[in-house]
Amino acid sequence: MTTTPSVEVNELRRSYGGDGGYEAVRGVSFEVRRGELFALLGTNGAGKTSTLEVVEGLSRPTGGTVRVLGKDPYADRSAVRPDIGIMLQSGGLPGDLTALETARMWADSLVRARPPQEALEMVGLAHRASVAVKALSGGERRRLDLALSLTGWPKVLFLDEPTTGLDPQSRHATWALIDNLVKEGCAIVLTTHYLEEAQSLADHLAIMHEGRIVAAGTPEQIAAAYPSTIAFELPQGLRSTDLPAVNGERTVDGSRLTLRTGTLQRDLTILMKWAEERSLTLTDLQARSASLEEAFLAIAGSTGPAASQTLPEGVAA
Ligand SMILES: Nc1ncnc2c1ncn2[C@@H]1O[C@H](COP(=O)(O)OP(=O)(O)OP(=O)(O)O)[C@@H](O)[C@H]1O
Repeated sequence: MTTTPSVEVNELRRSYGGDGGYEAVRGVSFEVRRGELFALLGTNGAGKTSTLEVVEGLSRPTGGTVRVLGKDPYADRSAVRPDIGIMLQSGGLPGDLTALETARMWADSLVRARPPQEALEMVGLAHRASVAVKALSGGERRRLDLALSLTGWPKVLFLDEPTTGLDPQSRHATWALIDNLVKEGCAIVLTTHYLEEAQSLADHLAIMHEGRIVAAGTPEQIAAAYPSTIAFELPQGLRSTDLPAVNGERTVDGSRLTLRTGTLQRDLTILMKWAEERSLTLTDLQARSASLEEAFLAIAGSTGPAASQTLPEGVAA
């Protein structure tokens, strides 16, 4: 059974400065369903926050449509607001209240709320409940922002760089919490600069560059659009030109040969057969698909397939 997406964004545009102003979002489309996490990645200034603010209903789009739980989040804000949670990039909370007072004040403003103490426990801040917000560390304040975004039992949660400033242990704990929320059926839109975070949490993701989505799909689909790598030590007395005909582009650094290839299995098989027939040992042999990070770096430099629009089936550009 196909359900209506929790979030539907179609050809979204957003400009700053009115007519003739700067267009920060230039036709962005994506969908997020119940129990799914969608990650929006991109270079600094790519337009992630500008997109998110419109989807959250905080700003009006210049063009295109946005639906959250079937409604326009800007025009129907009062109807949508009780079902969504928002964690902005900077919380701007009053510094003199304690963490618990802040969580209580927030809970009191909601139609239905988790007990404030429980929200603090969920983000590992229960032991800091009586500390003033201004005395919390940057990472602790970030976790308080997250606790507040979870307080209203959101069906849709927007997380703008939720783990920035968190130490590795807190980051992993936050990932586990986010993963649980998704398993419970929450639809989550997350922006991040941590590719590892997107790779581990996202069901699907999009990479934005200069206001547009330039690659979209599962992390594996996006990485698969970029060349795989085969690397090994060249056996003594051999040069790279002695290798059999393989598709990849060859580079040599000292005695280490690296091949970048779009046909990993085929080229690896040819090489293995060639080495076997000559009783050669390919020392330190490594063969691996491209990582999401390599795909991202290629996009950021606009040198990868996203720039030339030659993505394989299943990867939208
Ligand atoms: N209020 C504003 N007025 C004018 N231009 C703005 C405004 N807010 C953002 N911009 C511009 O819009 C573009 C997109 O910014 P946005 O903050 O959406 O990017 P981002 O992908 O979230 O970046 P980052 O990863 O650095 O947070 C940038 O060029 C930015 O300078």
